[in-house]
Order: sequence, then structure tokens, then C-alpha cells
Amino acid sequence: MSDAELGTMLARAAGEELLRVRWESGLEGKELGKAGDAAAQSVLAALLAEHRPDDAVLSEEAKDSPARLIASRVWIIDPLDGTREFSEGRADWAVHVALWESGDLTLGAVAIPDEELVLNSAEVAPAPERTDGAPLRLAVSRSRPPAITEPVRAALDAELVPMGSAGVKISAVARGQVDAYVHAGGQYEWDSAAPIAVARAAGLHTSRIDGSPLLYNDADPYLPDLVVCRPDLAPRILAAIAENTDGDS
Ligand SMILES: Nc1ncnc2c1ncn2[C@@H]1O[C@H](COP(=O)(O)O)[C@@H](OP(=O)(O)O)[C@H]1O
Ligand SMILES: [Mg+2]
Repeated sequence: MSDAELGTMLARAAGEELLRVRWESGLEGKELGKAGDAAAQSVLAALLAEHRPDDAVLSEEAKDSPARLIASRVWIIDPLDGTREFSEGRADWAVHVALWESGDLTLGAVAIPDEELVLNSAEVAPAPERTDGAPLRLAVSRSRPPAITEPVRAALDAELVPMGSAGVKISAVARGQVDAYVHAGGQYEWDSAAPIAVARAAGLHTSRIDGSPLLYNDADPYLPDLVVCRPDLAPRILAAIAENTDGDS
């Protein structure tokens, strides 16, 4: 099985497990979220151990190991991105499976199980062009919108589209459901690695909010901000952010 096929298989398997937990556990709220995080982690860990025993793993739900810093292949996974939305019975949550090899992301698979969808960087379609003249749409965290949201919205004269899960928001840009996603103030590598690989493969602009590249498999996996958008919008978005930040918002 190729890495790309494995990525899709992993994301789908964890997604199916999460749907099962939601239907069968009888849990609600935070307890359901915790059970989902643990169940999806255990599916992904078992499948990676079986199919790629020599590779390193960086997961939101597992203890980090310095072994990944000298490894040439590292799977960066978020077993359940959008835990809050999953536990509320909403559809905007995702499973993230990325592969980093010798310096950069080489693969990303994002499952959105409530839509029976898996996006894979190896086969994703180019993000659609906008030709309808309707207002631009800016995806933003529904629970933690950053301070830069309003200046960026104003610069684009855009409508805000609040959604859960970084993976769902980045996928929404790749699918042409929104035009951009901007985040600042906190996130980790696993929150963005897989959907960023998908976004790059779909031809989108991806960067930090200062325009610098998003880098993965760092010793410190904190990666607090990002911009994902159609390439033609990047100059306006980055300029609006630069005019409205002191570097930490
Ligand atoms: N300020 C912050 N600090 C740390 N993590 C953050 C954050 N804002 C968002 N995130 C994480 O980014 C993911 C998407 O958030 P949001 O839905 O608000 O856009 C969530 O991941 P998890 O659900 O995997 O914890 C959330 O925890
Ligand atoms: Mg996450």
C-alpha cells in the first residue's frame, strides 16, 4: 500500500470509529469528546504500528518523543480536530493524517466523516475559481476568532463564516466553499499539517500570518497562526494583517 493509500485508509478508519463512538457510547459533551480523542488515537496508532513500524509519529493524543527529530519520516496526526464540535453533534470535525519527510510535508489526508468525505493531497482537485462576483467568504474559528479577523474581513469586504476544526476550514478553502481562512493566537502542528498538505496540492497560498512558510516537525510543535487562501487574495490578506498586528495577535 502506498503512503497516499495508507493516509486515506487511516483517516477513514479513525473517522468510522468516531462515528461509532458517537452513536454507541451513550456519552455526551466533554466525556464524548474525550472518548472520541482516545478511540481515534488508538485506531491510528495501531494501524501505523502495523503498516509503518519504522516511522516516527507526532500526535495530539500521544506523548511526544525526541526520536522524531532525527527521523526522516514522521506522521503528524490529529485523531479528532474539532473535538468540541464532535461532542456537540455537529458535522464540522475532522481526522488529520499527514506525512513529513526530510524537511517538508509530502502527504495529507483529511476525513470529514459526517460528509463521508476524505480529501487526499495525492488526488485533490484544484481549488475552484470564483467568477460569480458574490462577496468573498472568510472562514474563522467559531469559538476562538482571533483579533485580526475583523481587519482581514474589512480589507476583503468579506462575509465571516464561523466553523469548527482547522481541517474543516482549510478543506472548505480547497473545496471553494470559502475563499480564505485566517487564524492566530494558538494552534499546534497537528491542527494544520494534513489540511495544509491538501491545500498546497489544490494550488492554494499557505503561510504564517507574517507571510513566512509553515514549517513542520519542529522541536516545539506550537504553530500558532496561518493563512490559507486563493493565491490572488494573499497580498491583500497579508497586508491587512501586517497593518493590524504587533506580531502577536
Ligand atoms: N488559541 C488556541 N490555542 C490552542 N489551540 C487552538 C487555539 N485556537 C484553536 N486551537 C485548536 O485548533 C483546532 C481548531 O480550532 P477551531 O475549531 O476553534 O478553529 C482545535 O483543535 P482540536 O479540536 O484538535 O483541539 C483547537 O483546539
Ligand atoms: Mg486539532
